[in-house]
Amino acid sequence: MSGRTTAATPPPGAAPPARHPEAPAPGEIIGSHYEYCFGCGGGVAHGLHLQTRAGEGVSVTAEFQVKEAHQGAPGLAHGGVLATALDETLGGLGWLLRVIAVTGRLETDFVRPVPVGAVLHLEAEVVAVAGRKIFCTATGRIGAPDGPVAVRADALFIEVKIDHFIENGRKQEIQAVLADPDQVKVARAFEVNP
Ligand SMILES: CCCCCCCC/C=C\CCCCCCCC(=O)SCCNC(=O)CCNC(=O)[C@H](O)C(C)(C)COP(=O)(O)OP(=O)(O)OC[C@H]1O[C@@H](n2cnc3c(N)ncnc32)[C@H](O)[C@@H]1OP(=O)(O)O
Repeated sequence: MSGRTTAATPPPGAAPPARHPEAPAPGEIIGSHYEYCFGCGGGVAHGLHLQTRAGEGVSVTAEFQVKEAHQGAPGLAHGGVLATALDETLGGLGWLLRVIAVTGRLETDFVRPVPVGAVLHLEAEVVAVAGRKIFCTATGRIGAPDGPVAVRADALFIEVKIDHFIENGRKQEIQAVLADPDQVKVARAFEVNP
């Protein structure tokens, strides 16, 4: 049972996604985009520490082990945390298109509860692109890449420029990021090679 809206469905005329020639090779790990990202950053003690890999076409895979800090009900992952895992995996797709994109809409189905200790195997792919709008989908399976589906999502990501972060982020973090040459390299890669 799924109560989808049409917002995450590609309109007629949307183009199939094109893998950027300089996209990371299939199997290559896509590094964290920000040390303090709750989804992928190494600097967040109770974060998800998701490590995303490039897949074939315009797709990625990732794994997330549910920890005690991620509970909602006793011994079960919180739904918002699972949505975060889907969101973060979907966010990795920008690296294959070589654009920076943020979540506009995330429609999530919670199909099965996910126990603490379980590894959620996530995969995401871009379905279509229309201007700045990137239509994509993600699935999380328990225990193995072909395990039972626990969560899935349809999403609409919107392409943005770096200014999106500079204009909206809190000053102290933005200044710290701009002072870090490695971080600036991550951000600028997209602009230098559009
Ligand atoms: C120096 C510092 C740099 C450091 C950076 C390091 C590198 C960073 C690299 C990579 C970061 C990736 C991070 C991934 C993390 C995981 C993903 C997340 O959790 S992201 C966070 C959650 N999301 C948001 O915070 C978005 C908040 N929303 C917004 O900011 C705006 O609403 C935004 C940008 C999404 C759109 O605003 P508009 O003014 O640019 O554009 P408009 O015209 O409103 O929308 C464009 C089109 O999209 C549709 N649209 C927008 N939102 C929609 C929605 N919710 N549902 C349906 N359609 C929507 C509109 O109807 C429009 O469509 P029509 O062109 O007219 O056909």
